[in-house]
Amino acid sequence: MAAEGKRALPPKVAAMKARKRQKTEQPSTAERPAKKAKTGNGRQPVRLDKLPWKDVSMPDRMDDYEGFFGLEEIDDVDVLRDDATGKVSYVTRHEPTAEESDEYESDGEEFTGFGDDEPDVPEPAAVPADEVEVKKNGKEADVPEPASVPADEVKAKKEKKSKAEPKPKEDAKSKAQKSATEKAVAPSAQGAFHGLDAADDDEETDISEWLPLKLSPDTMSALAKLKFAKPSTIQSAAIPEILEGHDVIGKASTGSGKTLAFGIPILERFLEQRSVRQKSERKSPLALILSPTRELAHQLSDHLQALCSNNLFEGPLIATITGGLSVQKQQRQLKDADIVVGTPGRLWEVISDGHGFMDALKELQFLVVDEADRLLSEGHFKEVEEILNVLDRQVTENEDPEPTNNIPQKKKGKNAKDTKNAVQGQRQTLVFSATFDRGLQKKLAGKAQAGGGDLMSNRESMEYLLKKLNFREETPKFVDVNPITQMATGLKEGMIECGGTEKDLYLYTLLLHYRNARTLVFCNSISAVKRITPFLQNLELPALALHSGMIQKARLRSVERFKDTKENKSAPILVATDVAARGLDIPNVQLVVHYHLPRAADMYVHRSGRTARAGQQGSSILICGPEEVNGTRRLIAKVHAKSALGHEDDASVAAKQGYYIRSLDMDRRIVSRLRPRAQLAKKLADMATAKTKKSKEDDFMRAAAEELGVEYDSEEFEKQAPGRQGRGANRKKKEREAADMTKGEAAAMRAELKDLLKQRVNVGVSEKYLTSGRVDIDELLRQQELGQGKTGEFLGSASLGLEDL
Ligand SMILES: Nc1ncnc2c1ncn2[C@@H]1O[C@H](COP(=O)(O)OP(=O)(O)OP(=O)(O)O)[C@@H](O)[C@H]1O
Repeated sequence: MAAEGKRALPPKVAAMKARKRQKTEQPSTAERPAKKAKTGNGRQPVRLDKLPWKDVSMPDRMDDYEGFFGLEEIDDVDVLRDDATGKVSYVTRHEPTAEESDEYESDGEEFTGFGDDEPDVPEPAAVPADEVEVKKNGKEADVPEPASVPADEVKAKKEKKSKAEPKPKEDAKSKAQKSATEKAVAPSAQGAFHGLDAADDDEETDISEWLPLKLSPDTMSALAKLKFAKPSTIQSAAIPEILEGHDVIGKASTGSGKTLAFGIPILERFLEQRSVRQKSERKSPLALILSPTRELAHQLSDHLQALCSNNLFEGPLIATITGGLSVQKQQRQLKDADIVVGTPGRLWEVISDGHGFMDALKELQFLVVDEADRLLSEGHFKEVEEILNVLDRQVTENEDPEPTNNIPQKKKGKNAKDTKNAVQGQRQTLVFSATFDRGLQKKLAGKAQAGGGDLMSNRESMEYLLKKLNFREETPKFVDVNPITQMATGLKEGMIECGGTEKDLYLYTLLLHYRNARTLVFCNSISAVKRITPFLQNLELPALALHSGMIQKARLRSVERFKDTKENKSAPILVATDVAARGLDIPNVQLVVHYHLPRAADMYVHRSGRTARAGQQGSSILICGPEEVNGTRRLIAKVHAKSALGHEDDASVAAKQGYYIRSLDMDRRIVSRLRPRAQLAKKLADMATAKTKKSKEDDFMRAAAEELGVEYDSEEFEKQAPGRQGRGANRKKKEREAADMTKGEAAAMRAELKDLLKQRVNVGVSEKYLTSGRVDIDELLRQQELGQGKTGEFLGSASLGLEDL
């Protein structure tokens, strides 16, 4: 049966295919909105914001041009002006698509829902359970059951028909079996639909280890498609609690899969309620996910989209609401969204701007606070608090909503606070992070003792969160799956000591040793990112910048380029501020470099957590000036001690408390031979920065002079300007010299640098070789074949003392 089934096209997929064909051949009036009246020449008006605008590629230099949002172009559109009214309209030279026409509600650009938007298709006939096959270690296994629904929950749902899908348990089960059947035969069906590769892929993934979580067949198919064979520890622990309706505080090390720990239960709820939601005239979001940074918000959306985009079911519409993108567009998206992911600032701006969004949030079923310790910390909390107040305030204007399950609620009363609590009756609060430790967020004062008095235990963390958030349960479930360490298990840590003014040189040397590693370099300021990126680029290293001063499109572009894994491309280097420290999930980052010491211990955890993710290996290396060494040691010891102190009975506690990060030796002969090129690269980078700065200052002064009606002469001004002897005068002088460098001088420097980069760095008598870009292994092998350099040893991690990293 299984073999036959694999060749046959399951009815659901066949129906989807037929619908797709029907849609492309001749859309029915039911599927498409009525068209607008045509213009006199037979063409139809379109909305400009609905057209498929194409990005015009811009030189990289424009990335940092503040206020410049890039260019977009469109073909085949004419602008018509009505002479009588003066009104302007736009017409395409082609038949407008549904998206382009005025009535189509969603422009789909940031929405990440998928599937066809057609009405229900008849369900295929149920196939007996004994014909269903789910792989389990190569043997047949049970049919996956849907998440069990308690009887009284079913009753509550029945009574509350308008809110939840009226689906008795038996129905859900038989439907699950039907879908499981589809899933079992789906691989080849998908193959027929999407190409054979997908079919093979799905067949190969044994997802039986997910069975204990009792997820719906649709979700199981989605996981198979992602090739996620088994749940991570936090997923195994948190998903059942969330499915049971509990509030959950989830703590697990970086890169351990926390996103899907809350994403899967949200998808399950969506699937359970989708038909009701589809029929409902007015949509309200099912889940709101708060993220501290824009990049993380987009990534969360991408992860959820990836989970849902398997083309076997219609997934939720996901709206990503972050700064840097059009508010109007985001407001439109919010109207139809099932899941809203956003940064608090922009979210607050969008929802507080009227349009009934506050009202729509009253039916929210999940509130997720990702990277919670940061979002709820001082300085970040204000906008989160505003949003939470709005969510809680809704209920004071509405009757008590019915709880969606039988979870014991906080007691209700008549005062405002108790009325607030009514909303938690239907909203689950899910809070996740790798660090919940307030102590770790304290600035490194230089006096903190390892394992000092600011440790926050799980109990204290809970008290802290209970104060900040209105959970619906008296005691949310605290799921801590990595009580021993917050650091990923595959992470190696080390420190490089260097002179205070030599950090650039040591960074360059380190990056040459890790030439083929995708690397993230963290700095504490935007200006440092702006300086180091061109410095590395001058040295022919593929460096990209990421900081919050960049326009949003440029930020996303940097992350995309950094992720790009095309073969034959050098592994990129992302130079970033802490905007990239939390949550960013970029596969195969092998090295994290802390060019500047992280300001607080939690940042060390999160920065380092960009590598060694999902069970992989990675290294985290701090570059320290002499005065930073002791503080750094204390910081790292503090991170490790805190991890251990919560568990005094653990054997590793003693070792962890005395954690002493190792110093890595760099071969100083190599460093000194790289110095001339690093100095030239730095001078050229400083020149470019100084010239840009000077030109901005000149523009400003010229505008001011124009307003005053006087002439502006920058040299004259420099001579006359008083007070140039004080603090920073030396830096200013250097900046002026750099800015005044002539084109000829710069060209000569560039030529000299180019020559240096071509030369191999030869340490000792043919002992070690280093070319401009990388260890020249080919050349080394060639020489060895020729009998030269037999005793030679090419520069590798061993010479750095990095052999264990
Ligand atoms: N069950 C799974 N099997 C395999 N890979 C998984 C699984 N769950 C998640 N992943 C992958 O693991 C990576 C890390 O997941 P995620 O970004 O959710 O980590 P995180 O715990 O939120 O990390 P951070 O604390 O840094 O935010 C992602 O690439 C994700 O796709």
